[in-house]
Amino acid sequence: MNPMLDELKREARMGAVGTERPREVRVIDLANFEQRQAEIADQLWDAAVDVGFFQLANHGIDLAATREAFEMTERFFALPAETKARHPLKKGLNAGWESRAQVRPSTGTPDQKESYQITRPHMAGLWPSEAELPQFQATMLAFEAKAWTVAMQVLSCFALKLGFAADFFTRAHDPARPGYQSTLRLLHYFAVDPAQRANMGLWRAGAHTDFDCLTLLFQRAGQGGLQLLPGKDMDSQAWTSITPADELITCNIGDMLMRWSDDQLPSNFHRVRNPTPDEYQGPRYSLAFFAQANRDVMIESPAGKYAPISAEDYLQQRVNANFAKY
Ligand SMILES: O=C(O)CCC(=O)C(=O)O
Ligand SMILES: [Fe+2]
Repeated sequence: MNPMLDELKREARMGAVGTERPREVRVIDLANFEQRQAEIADQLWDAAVDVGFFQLANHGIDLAATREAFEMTERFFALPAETKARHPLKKGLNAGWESRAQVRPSTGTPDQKESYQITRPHMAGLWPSEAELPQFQATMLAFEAKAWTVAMQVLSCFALKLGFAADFFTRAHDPARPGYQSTLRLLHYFAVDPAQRANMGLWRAGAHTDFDCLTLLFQRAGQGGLQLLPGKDMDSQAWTSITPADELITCNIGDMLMRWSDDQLPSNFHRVRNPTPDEYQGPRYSLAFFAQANRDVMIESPAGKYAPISAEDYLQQRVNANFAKY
């Protein structure tokens, strides 16, 4: 048995409702990335270190592609439960469908959602058929590739600032290798059950940090609820609500990158709260791309603040702490 990861001990302390506090939400413009990389790297680094989170504009994924991915996501979740249940989550592989199965160490209660995870090498038997959902597989794989490209641009900036080669993280997340374990997660938070209206102790997604290097979160205007808390401010329990916009990507630094940077890049706590009684009570959809280093890659930081661990072992410990049911 491995000793409990520090990240899990931290997370277990974050279940309280806490308070709301405004923080600057910096929007980093990725236009003309090749020519402006050094400037963008400085802006990303400063936002990650000063504020703790940031959003991306002009990231190269056109709105039509994002909207198509969301439409497919809605259609997938609208399939009969028996159909989705034929493609169940394979916990060790981060692939497949689950419903109300994720229990966060912070809350101890299941998130009020269903999710479907796409991890390229492990999708055998997990796609709905073309008859059940035409064009789903092709649309979602194309979107995954677009998200990967943006994530690698951002990570190349962090690599430069950390003194690594610009392609350090791109090689660590190589989709051509069998150990690829980056994941596109489709999320559907259920419409609020009228009996639970105003139950602010019930979480659509309980407070957590992500297990990965970097998360790109795509949200839809009007479907709010995401709140962020930079890791460096965790003791304040003062959360910042993010207003969703279709054309922006909200980014979280995850725990793999925190380790890899000897804590220079702090991971963010985040959560999705239930709507307040005066807010929209309908369903909420989001798409999250998790850049998780390939299994065989060792997470070894320059200053050696953490003991080296393979990305495979690291991810499994975190997943096991969230999905006892599987
Ligand atoms: O849906 C969201 O906005 C957040 C999802 C999330 O944090 C996660 O799945 O890790
Ligand atoms: Fe998350």
